[in-house]
Amino acid sequence: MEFMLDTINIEKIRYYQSILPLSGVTSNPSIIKKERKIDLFAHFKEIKQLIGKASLHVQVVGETAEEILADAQVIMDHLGKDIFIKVPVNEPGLAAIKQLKAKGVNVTATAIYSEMQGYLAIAAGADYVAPYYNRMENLNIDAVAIIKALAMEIERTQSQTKILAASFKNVAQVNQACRQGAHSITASPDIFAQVFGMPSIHRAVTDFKKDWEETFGVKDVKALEESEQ
Ligand SMILES: O=C(CO)[C@@H](O)[C@H](O)[C@H](O)[C@H](O)COP(=O)(O)O
Repeated sequence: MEFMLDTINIEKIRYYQSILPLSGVTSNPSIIKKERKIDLFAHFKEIKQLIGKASLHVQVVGETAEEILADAQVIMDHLGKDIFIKVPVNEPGLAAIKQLKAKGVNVTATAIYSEMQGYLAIAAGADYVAPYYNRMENLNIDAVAIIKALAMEIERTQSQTKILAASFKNVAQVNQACRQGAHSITASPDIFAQVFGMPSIHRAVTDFKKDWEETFGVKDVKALEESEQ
């Protein structure tokens, strides 16, 4: 399972990079807007440095296939050829994905709300397909069924495409996406905070610590070793 962070906040990335088995960082124009006006390419270069070999996904905004290809070229000129170009799966987007893949560019096909969009992006050779879990649920679209169907299609065609499930508002949605066969998920730092924020986890850790200290009278294993020397 690959875990990615759906943020470009440097502090959050630095923090979670040291904790998570992090496979990548994803972004889109709305995520960029949250950081206010940044020096775009300098900011992404800093993220690249922070995350090392993990992948960085940057979205195009062009509306025609030509504009999308031009956006992709500028992004790669600044950030390198190992970047993943995020392209929404609409008509010009799919046309651009075919051309980008013909040139060997890394592509994340995004804004997927339907099975058919996913099948087309897989057939066009996208490296990742990103179904929008919570947004689908809000539209009464069965996100579970769509992820399952895409996973079956990838298996059936022995495709190299991976499902990068996105748009999560809680941990239960992430769990469902994983169960249905998503290869990767991208989630905001809030979701990872929810995972570790369970009061029961905190309680278990403090109870264990208390019992240890009551048994040995020192704070940890290192202190015990030192006390015995
Ligand atoms: O598509 C990817 C990754 O490929 C994500 O960055 C994706 O754009 C975001 O998860 C969604 O747009 C966020 O959705 P939401 O939180 O606005 O519902």
